[in-house]
Amino acid sequence: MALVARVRALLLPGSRLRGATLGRAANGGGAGARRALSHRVLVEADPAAGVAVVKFRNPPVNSLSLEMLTELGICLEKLENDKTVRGIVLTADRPGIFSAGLDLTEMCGRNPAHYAEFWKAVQELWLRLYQSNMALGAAINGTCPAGGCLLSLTCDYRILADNPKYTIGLNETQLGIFAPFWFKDTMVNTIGHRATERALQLGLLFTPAEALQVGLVDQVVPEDQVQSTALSVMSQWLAIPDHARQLTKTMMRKATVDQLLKHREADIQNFVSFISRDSIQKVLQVYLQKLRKKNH
Ligand SMILES: CCCCCCCCCCCCC/C=C/C(=O)SCCNC(=O)CCNC(=O)[C@H](O)C(C)(C)COP(=O)(O)OP(=O)(O)OC[C@H]1O[C@@H](n2cnc3c(N)ncnc32)[C@H](O)[C@@H]1OP(=O)(O)O
Repeated sequence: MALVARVRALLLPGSRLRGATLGRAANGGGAGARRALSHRVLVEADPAAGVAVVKFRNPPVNSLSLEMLTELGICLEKLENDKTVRGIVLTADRPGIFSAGLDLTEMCGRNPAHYAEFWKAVQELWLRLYQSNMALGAAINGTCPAGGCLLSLTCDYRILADNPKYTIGLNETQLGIFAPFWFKDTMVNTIGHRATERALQLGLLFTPAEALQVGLVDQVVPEDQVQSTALSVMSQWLAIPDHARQLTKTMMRKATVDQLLKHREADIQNFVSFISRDSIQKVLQVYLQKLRKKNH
């Protein structure tokens, strides 16, 4: 059975995320707040506010493995079908690392079928987030490179913790790979063409002050206020009638989404042939070894 189907089977039948009913929160949250978790994602929903906070908990670095992409996608699908939820805030369960981006071990030493399955899952999560009818906010409480940055860029707004260690950006070129066109388009839609060209060619990771200046994030706040600020900004987005906000969002994002929908299969094939090259496998392995060496 393909991994997506396996995780689905695991999560759906007896899952605590089943249906629209999430468990009542043991603590925290407003009256009636509900809490549910899958292995790698914790959901805290506050039906009174119409908001769910989705927390990544995929240690050690919240990397976007195939399992993580799949579980996150299923959680989002459930929340989208829950009529009490109108907005979602994405954040890390533990501060320090929002997400280390795509899981490099999924792109190293595997076979073409695996690369294709993985890339399809990356596309699917992006499509789900970028086209979401929900208002989406990112409470970025940790470092946020590459795929982590992409996740936050799919949101309607971004709040970043004021910690110089928490850098954010699409740093792919520093690894010897590059951001595909729809990563690039997502960034262009946020900070414009010239700033994106510079950021992507140099693989820039911006400090909070730089990210604010270039418009990559909307607000930089003290670390302990990231989630509360994201929730308070969410109430502004939810003050707008849903249909008007959603139609506007669709209008703004449709051309970008259509580009990927139109070239989806070719994009998978391009990824597989690029990532399978010996030279690319070598640079990824060297990068991973460098990361691992730090700890051994
Ligand atoms: C003509 C051709 C057309 C082709 C068209 C298509 C082209 C497509 C090209 C390919 C596109 C790919 C897009 C890629 C997107 C990505 O997201 S790549 C990932 C980028 N991420 C990073 O660069 C971050 C790497 N990690 C770090 O910098 C640090 O780990 C950290 C996040 C700053 C945290 O630091 P620290 O707390 O010190 O933890 P570490 O000790 O470094 O890490 C702990 C363990 O976790 C492992 N790890 C870290 N990051 C990853 C990761 N992304 N994936 C997998 N594993 C990771 C790390 O190795 C440590 O492991 P152990 O030592 O074994 O514990």
